[in-house]
Amino acid sequence: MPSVHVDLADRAYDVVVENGLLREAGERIARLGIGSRIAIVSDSNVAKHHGGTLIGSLEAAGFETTLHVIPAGEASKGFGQLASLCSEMAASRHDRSSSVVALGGGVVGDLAGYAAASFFRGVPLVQIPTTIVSQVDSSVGGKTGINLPEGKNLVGAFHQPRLVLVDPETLATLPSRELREGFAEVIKHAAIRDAAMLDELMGLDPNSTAVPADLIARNIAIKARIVEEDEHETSGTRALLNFGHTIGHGIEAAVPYGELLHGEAISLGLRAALYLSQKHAGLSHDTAAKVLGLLKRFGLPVRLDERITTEAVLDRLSRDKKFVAGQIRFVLLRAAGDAYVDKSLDLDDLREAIESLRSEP
Ligand SMILES: NC(=O)c1ccc[n+]([C@@H]2O[C@H](COP(=O)([O-])OP(=O)(O)OC[C@H]3O[C@@H](n4cnc5c(N)ncnc54)[C@H](O)[C@@H]3O)[C@@H](O)[C@H]2O)c1
Ligand SMILES: O=C(O)C(=O)C[C@@H](O)[C@H](O)[C@H](O)COP(=O)(O)O
Ligand SMILES: [Zn+2]
Repeated sequence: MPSVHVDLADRAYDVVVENGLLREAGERIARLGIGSRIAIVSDSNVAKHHGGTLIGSLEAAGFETTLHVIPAGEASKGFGQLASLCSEMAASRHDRSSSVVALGGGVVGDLAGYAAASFFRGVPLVQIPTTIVSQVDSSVGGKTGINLPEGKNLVGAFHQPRLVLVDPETLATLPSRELREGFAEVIKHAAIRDAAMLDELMGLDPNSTAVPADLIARNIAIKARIVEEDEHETSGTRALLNFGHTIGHGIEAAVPYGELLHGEAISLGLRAALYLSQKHAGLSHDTAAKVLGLLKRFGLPVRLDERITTEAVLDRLSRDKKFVAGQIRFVLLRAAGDAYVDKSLDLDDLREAIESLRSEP
C-alpha cells in the first residue's frame, strides 16, 4: 500500500495510506517512541463513528488517552474552542511528555494542530484525517491554525506532524455533501501539477466513498513535493497550493463559518481563478472548461449566491495572507499542470472575477 515520505530534515515524517489503518494506529504511533499519554481531539460526528476504534487501538498499545470532542463544523475553528481544548488538556494533566492525535477532518486537524503547536510551547502531533480534504491536503504540510471573523486562517503556526495515518475506509461514513466537497482540493492539485489526473477524474464515481488509496496517495505526493520545496511559503512555490483560495477564502468568510464547506467555497474560487487565468495568463478555453466541468461533475457550486455581496467577499479576501504591502499574490494557470504566482492583478480584477460567478457557466 502507498506511503509518502515528507522529507523535511529533522521534521521529516511518513504519510501512510492503507485501508484498515485506524485499527493499527496504536502500534504505529508506539513506533515513534513518544510519551505514553495522548490527548485525542475529534469532533462530535467523527468521535461517534471512529473514536472507539482509535481509543481501543491506542490503549492496546499501552497508551493512556483522554478524549476531547469539539462540536462538528467550521465554527469550531476559532479562539473559543482553542481555549477550551487547551484548558481541558491542562486539567487532564497533560504535559510535555504528552502528544496530540487529531482524528477528524480539516477543522479538527487545524485546531488540534495549533493546540499541539502552542500547548506547553509545542508537543508532538499525529494526524489521522477522516475527510477527503484532510486526507489529500490538510493533514500534510504543517499548516495549523484558526479563523477570525475577519478572515480564514489568520492566526496559526507551522507545526509538522510526526506521522500521518490515512485510512480510506474511514470515508465510508462521510455524508455525500462532505464527500463531494473534498474533490475541490483534488481538482486543484490536478490543475496545478498533474494534467493527466484531470482526465482520470472524469472516470471516477463522484458518489462513491470507496476512493482509491492510490489516488489519495498521488495527491499527498503532489502536496509533499511542494512543501519540501517551500515549507514556510517563502519562495512562492507553496503559494501554488492556494490556487482558487484567494477568492474562495473571501467567499467562505463572507458567510457565517460552516454555511459553505471549505471545498464548496474553493470550487467558486477556482471558477473565478479560471476566469482570470483565461484573461491574464492565456489559459485555453478548453482547459478552463475541462476544470469547470469536473467541478460540476462532483456536484460542487460554481455560481455565487446572490445574497453574498461582492463587497463582503472583497472585504474578507483583502485581509488574506497573500496580500503583502497592498500587493495581491494571485495564483493563475497558464495551462493544465502549469500554475504561477502573478503580482499584477488589482482589486478591480478580483471584483470582476467575483461578478463573473453570478452567471450560469
Ligand atoms: N492546513 C491545511 O493545509 C488545510 C488544507 C485544506 C483545508 N484546510 C482547512 O480544513 C477545513 C475543512 O476541512 P474539512 O472539509 O475536512 O471539514 P470538517 O473537518 O468540518 O469536516 C466536514 C464534516 O464532515 C464530518 N466528518 C469528518 N469525517 C467524517 C467521517 N469519516 N464520517 C462522518 N462524518 C465525518 C465532520 O464532522 C464535519 O461535519 C477548513 O477549515 C480549511 O480551512 C486546511
Ligand atoms: O497547505 C497549503 O499551503 C495550502 O494552501 C492548502 C490549502 O488547501 C489550505 O486551504 C490552506 O489552509 C490555506 O492556507 P492559507 O495559508 O492560505 O490560509
Ligand atoms: Zn484548501
